[in-house]
Amino acid sequence: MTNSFDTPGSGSPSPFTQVSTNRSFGGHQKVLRHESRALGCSMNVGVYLPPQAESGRCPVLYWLSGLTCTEQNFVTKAGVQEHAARHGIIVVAPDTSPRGEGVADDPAYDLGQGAGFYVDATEAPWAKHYRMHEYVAEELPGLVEAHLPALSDRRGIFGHSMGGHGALVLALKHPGRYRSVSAFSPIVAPSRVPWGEKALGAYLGADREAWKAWDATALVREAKERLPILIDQGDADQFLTRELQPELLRAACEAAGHPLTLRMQPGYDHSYYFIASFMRDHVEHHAAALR
Ligand SMILES: N[C@@H](CCC(=O)N[C@@H](CS)C(=O)NCC(=O)O)C(=O)O
Repeated sequence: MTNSFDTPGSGSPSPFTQVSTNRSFGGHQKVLRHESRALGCSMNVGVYLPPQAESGRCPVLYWLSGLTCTEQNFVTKAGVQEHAARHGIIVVAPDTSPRGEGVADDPAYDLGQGAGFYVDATEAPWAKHYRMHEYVAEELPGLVEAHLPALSDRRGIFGHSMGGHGALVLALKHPGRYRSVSAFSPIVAPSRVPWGEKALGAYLGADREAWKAWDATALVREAKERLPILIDQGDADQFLTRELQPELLRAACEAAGHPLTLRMQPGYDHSYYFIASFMRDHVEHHAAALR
């Protein structure tokens, strides 16, 4: 059973219905659902409202998850709520792709539903629904800022793996839109690793030139804004050498003079156990820029 969800005082009818709400660290962890114009389907979004949101508007930190995830992985396993409550930050964590019976899919875990890669697809059959870049960069913030107790000039973005790629690319593509960016085990060079070559080839077509607009190691070269990047990467991550290769971003940032803090964390793997272990540091990194 769902109920409509809105902040009192917002002008137009709420697009959100409430799927669930749980009290957490003095605030509320919610899952909201809405019809997305960009994606042409219903979307679930995890929204943590800190206690401070009951009496005023708060900054918003967007989280982008990795392959196979829904909004649930982050909401239930990352441990963000305690830190977001301490700093008075709203955390918005959407599902990772369009979903539904009418939405193109692929049997593999790394393409189609659960693997939107935060791009705007140009190729059939994907182009109809796979517009996760437009959704995360434009539509979702518009709805959040109109209908939740959110400040409209204080956004941060972070994510994991495919979502770490998404966070880096969105921050680099949209100077001025985010005040802070960070990532856990990001795919830093999707145009040069198997996960990315497969997804970008499907969603954008065979022309590798077009892929560069979605590759952090290419975008950082001509970035208009030098927003400092924080990255944590486990050195026991099973995807490190094949898919992630953070040294490619280190080299690109050094060449461009872009500020990067890349922390290799000994013994940590690719999982949410790793993410939860360093969540405090990432929220503090964002809070310092968002307050
Ligand atoms: N082959 C793996 C790859 C998927 C994977 O490791 N996904 C990461 C992001 S790239 C994840 O967050 N999985 C969900 C979780 O750990 O809760 C699988 O199918 O589980």
